[in-house]
Amino acid sequence: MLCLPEIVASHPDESAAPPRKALRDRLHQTRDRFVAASGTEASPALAAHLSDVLAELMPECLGLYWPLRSEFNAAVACLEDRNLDDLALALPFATKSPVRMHFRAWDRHTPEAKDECGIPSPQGKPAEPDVVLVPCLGFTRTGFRLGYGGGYYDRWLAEHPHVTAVGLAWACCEIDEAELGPQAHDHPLMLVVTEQGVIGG
Ligand SMILES: Nc1nc2c(c(=O)[nH]1)N(C=O)[C@@H](CNc1ccc(C(=O)N[C@@H](CCC(=O)O)C(=O)O)cc1)CN2
Ligand SMILES: Nc1ncnc2c1ncn2[C@@H]1O[C@H](COP(=O)(O)OP(=O)(O)OP(=O)(O)O)[C@@H](O)[C@H]1O
Repeated sequence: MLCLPEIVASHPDESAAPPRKALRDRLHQTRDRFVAASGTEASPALAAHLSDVLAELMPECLGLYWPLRSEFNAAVACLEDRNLDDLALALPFATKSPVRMHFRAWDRHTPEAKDECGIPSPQGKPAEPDVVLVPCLGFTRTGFRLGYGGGYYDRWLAEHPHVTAVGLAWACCEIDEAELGPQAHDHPLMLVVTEQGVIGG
């Protein structure tokens, strides 16, 4: 597998950062507005950059996600990428108590079951992806991410340190490190792909 250069991230002082809830609320609004106005043009652009990244990374099993709200639809993008036709795909299954997530093999059909967060998830066997596409509500140029706030991906990535984590986000959701205030548990992404290109690659 060809490795792309990693984003080099450190954990600066987080004490000055504003509460994450306010940041999440703002980013949800930004993301919803962006997708309503520009999603039709931005989606194929992000999908094209993602195809390039995956052609370099050449995963053996790719973990993706079933989209929520105005997240980029990585499932559709991967199904439409003919280079991925023979690639094993997997989707997360999240539990609320305890807060955990694992990946399950995905047969490329719309899952009929849902996980404990209410997100469609397959009933396939547990899978161990070597590359994971991570949905970002917000991201920094240095590879830190803000998600829905459960800490699902941070926990999973902490337990799978050799997995290549590729963030997917709309460019308008970029934030400064000082605004995010990365915390010790925040697991940096190797790359972030947006409709404008690849950050860290
Ligand atoms: N597509 C996707 N799947 C994912 C995540 C994610 O961020 N995006 N997760 C990342 O951790 C995990 C699930 N975490 C979640 C944590 C909270 C909520 C949540 O608060 N849901 C709202 C409605 C969300 C919306 O429609 O915007 C709710 O239940 O009211 C959802 C998922 C695993 N799967
Ligand atoms: N490796 C870990 N072990 C234990 N707790 C963790 C770990 N990673 C994160 N957490 C907990 O999860 C909580 C939420 O983390 P954070 O605000 O970074 O969520 P998030 O990355 O936005 O969520 P998600 O990945 O679910 O989208 C934190 O308060 C933290 O205590």
